[in-house]
Amino acid sequence: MKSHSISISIALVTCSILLYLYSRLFRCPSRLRHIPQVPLPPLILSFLSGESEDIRIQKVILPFARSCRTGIVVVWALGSWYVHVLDYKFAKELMENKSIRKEQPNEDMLFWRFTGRHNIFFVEGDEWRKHSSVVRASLHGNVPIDTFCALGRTLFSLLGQGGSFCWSDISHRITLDAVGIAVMGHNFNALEHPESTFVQIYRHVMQDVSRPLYVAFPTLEWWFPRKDVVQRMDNLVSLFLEILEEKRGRPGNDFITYLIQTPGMTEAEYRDSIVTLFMAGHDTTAGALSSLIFYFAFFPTYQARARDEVLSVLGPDSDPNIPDFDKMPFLQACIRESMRMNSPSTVTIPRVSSETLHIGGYALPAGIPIVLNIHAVLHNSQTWKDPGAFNPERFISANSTDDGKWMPFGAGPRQCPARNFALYELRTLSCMLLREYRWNSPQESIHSSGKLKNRFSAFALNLPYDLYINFVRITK
Ligand code: HEM
Repeated sequence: MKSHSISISIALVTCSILLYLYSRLFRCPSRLRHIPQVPLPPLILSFLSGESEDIRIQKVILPFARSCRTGIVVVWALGSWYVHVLDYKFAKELMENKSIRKEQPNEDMLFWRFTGRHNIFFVEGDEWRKHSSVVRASLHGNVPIDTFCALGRTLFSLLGQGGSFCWSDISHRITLDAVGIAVMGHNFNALEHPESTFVQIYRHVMQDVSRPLYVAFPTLEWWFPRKDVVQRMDNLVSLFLEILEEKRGRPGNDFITYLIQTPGMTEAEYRDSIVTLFMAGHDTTAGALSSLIFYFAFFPTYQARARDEVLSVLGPDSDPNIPDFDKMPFLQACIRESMRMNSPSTVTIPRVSSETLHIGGYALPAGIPIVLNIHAVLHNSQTWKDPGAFNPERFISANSTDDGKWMPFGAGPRQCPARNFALYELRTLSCMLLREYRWNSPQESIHSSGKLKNRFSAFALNLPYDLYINFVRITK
């Protein structure tokens, strides 16, 4: 009898603990229950199986939103509930609203501890203006086409007469060198030296901070701390700080020098700003460059048409220049379409509002994290005809890009300040490649279905992985 009542007590305590954990981890806050909630089981299953954000959006979030005919949903992620905006008109309303602020990152999470919060991404008001002027000054207004062309030529010497190359890896290295040389004032030399310590440690750290289980359940960092990962992150940060020291002794015309010369900047701001610009400046563009070259490989007729256009404007030898790109509308359309299909950023950093917002027919309470779901906006069938099909033609007609539906760089005053830099980098490298090489995707490629596979990313980026491409040099 006694053992029976002990068993009942244990069962009751276990149920209470489970209920407590359930309500702490998974229960949607009552003030959000009037907004359609994306069902939990498929979301959790998707996180646990390591699916990337784009798959979760296309498989779970968008079909649910379609079934409820809504452009705003509530989504569980990282142990919390977020409002997701999936429609471009609501997205613009949100991002232009003056009462919103970036939600401060939870530094218990390893990946936010890596970036820190003393940087342009997280600061507001006068602090933001200070950081923003440093970023804008280092982007120089002028697009560094010469740097992009020089990198294009280094790329040719790497690809030689052609062969099979891991393009996703090359994309990261070339975009790292572009932002290193043109913005940060430091040549990482990643294209020519893939084995460099910088490239290796960074790759390792990114994989560490993106372990799906730790991203889905950040409290695991408390229960099972990963000291080796923290150590690697610290090593990487000390490499950044070495560059900072170098710049103190030898100032240049670049981001790090401008940071040092800005009055009132703290050591924490130097550290966090260098880490974030390093990441923001190359990972996103690498994802975009990988996707673009893949779609050209998968659609040879589009590749041939873009090549004809490039040759008709540039001829066989001359380097591209800014005015040339206005005469390449098809190449431009292909870039836009590839960034729509596999948007480099899937969601923005969450915003919180100081007052209740009324968007899309819902009251969004103050203090609740809200994200612009960029990938969903770019795949919303209310906006795009046949959103799953790669069709650059949709961007050829005159007004198709100016109505604000295409927002891979975000929206409102905090959208990407380096849009031009990134787009000209993509245009320059792709037009140089088109003139020099033909390429295709190997039959055994993991991407051979035509749907790009992206690595799971803690920063919600679409980063194609193991993307091999066969290049063949064009004989002239
Ligand atoms: C294809 C390439 C790129 C894409 C798709 C992209 C996308 C974005 C997006 C969506 C945001 C807004 C984030 C938010 O609202 O939460 C953003 C912000 C930002 N991006 Fe980019 N980006 C790209 C390239 C770059 C490059 C090359 C740099 C630097 C050289 C850069 C620096 C920044 C900075 C500093 C911000 C923060 C702006 C602020 O908060 O005021 N990005 N980017």
